[in-house]
Amino acid sequence: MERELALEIVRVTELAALASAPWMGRGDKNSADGAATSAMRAMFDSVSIRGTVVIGEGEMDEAPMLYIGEQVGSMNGPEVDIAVDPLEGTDIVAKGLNNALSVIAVAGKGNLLHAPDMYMEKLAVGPALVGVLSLNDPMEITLAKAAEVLNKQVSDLTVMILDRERHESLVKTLRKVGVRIKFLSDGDVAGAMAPAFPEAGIDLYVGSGGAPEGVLAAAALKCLGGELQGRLMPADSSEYDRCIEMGIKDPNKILTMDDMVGTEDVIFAATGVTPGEFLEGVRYLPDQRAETHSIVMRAKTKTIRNIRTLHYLPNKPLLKK
Ligand SMILES: O=P(O)(O)OC[C@H]1O[C@](O)(COP(=O)(O)O)[C@@H](O)[C@@H]1O
Repeated sequence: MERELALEIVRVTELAALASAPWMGRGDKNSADGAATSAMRAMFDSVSIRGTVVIGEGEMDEAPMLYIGEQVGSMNGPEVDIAVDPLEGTDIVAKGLNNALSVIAVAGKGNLLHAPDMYMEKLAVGPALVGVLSLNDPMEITLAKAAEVLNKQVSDLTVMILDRERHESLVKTLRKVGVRIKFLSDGDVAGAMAPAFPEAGIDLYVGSGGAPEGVLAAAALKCLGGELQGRLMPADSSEYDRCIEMGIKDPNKILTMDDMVGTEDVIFAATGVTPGEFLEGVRYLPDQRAETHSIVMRAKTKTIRNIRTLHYLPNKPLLKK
């Protein structure tokens, strides 16, 4: 993929973020998601790719646009797989909380795992802990290994996790060993990326969240030099069969970075909708301007671009649709 594509992709996440931001704090997550999805879909038409959505808003019969299998792009560029979450953290925006993003990953065709819509157990780390930990280890061992490599006391580690009842026993263990816990209300793409940003102050991301979000985070961590290990959590035999149908031969195995993103030729872009650990949210300014903060990266070069853009809203015809 040409490197210029990175800048085309970030224009798409910017527009989706601008479209959903007006819904911040209005208690209406569906409208926030719908606005982001329509804007993202419209903007894709100008991107020079022949893209197939492999992670999207749902199956063809569930989602009007950006459904799995939908072709996007201007159809005159490279053939690519696309993973999107036009609004990652729909409830976050509805409630005016932190860490909502608009996200896209693009990789050469056939290189992104077609993750079924179910939970995935996750363990994500930044560059210093790559190759050190295993999702198979008990949490106490994981934390002891992490502390040793980071040259910290276990009690000085900070672990991020979604605030969910299903994490009760994991949280008990974390409390017992005495780490600091930072709970997320939602938004585990941002959560899993956080350990790769020193300024976020997060050493590990643990717990379960959406499997599609796991693949998006793995694409980001490939660019950031971090690591995510995942394990699908089929809740019943039909979810198990769904994994097999989607080409995952052993649904119980640990999914490595290469299982989820099988290439270095991957681009990841995210724009903040509400403020978070490493991105600012959309800010409205005088004179009909709004500022977005995005990150766009390529795994091949590991360049990380932070892009702050001042938009003039009357000149955004796609936002008015
Ligand atoms: O809320 P659950 O069922 O624990 O699911 C966790 C998933 O939901 C999210 O928090 C938010 O997802 P949505 O944006 O689709 O609402 C994801 O980041 C996470 O992977």
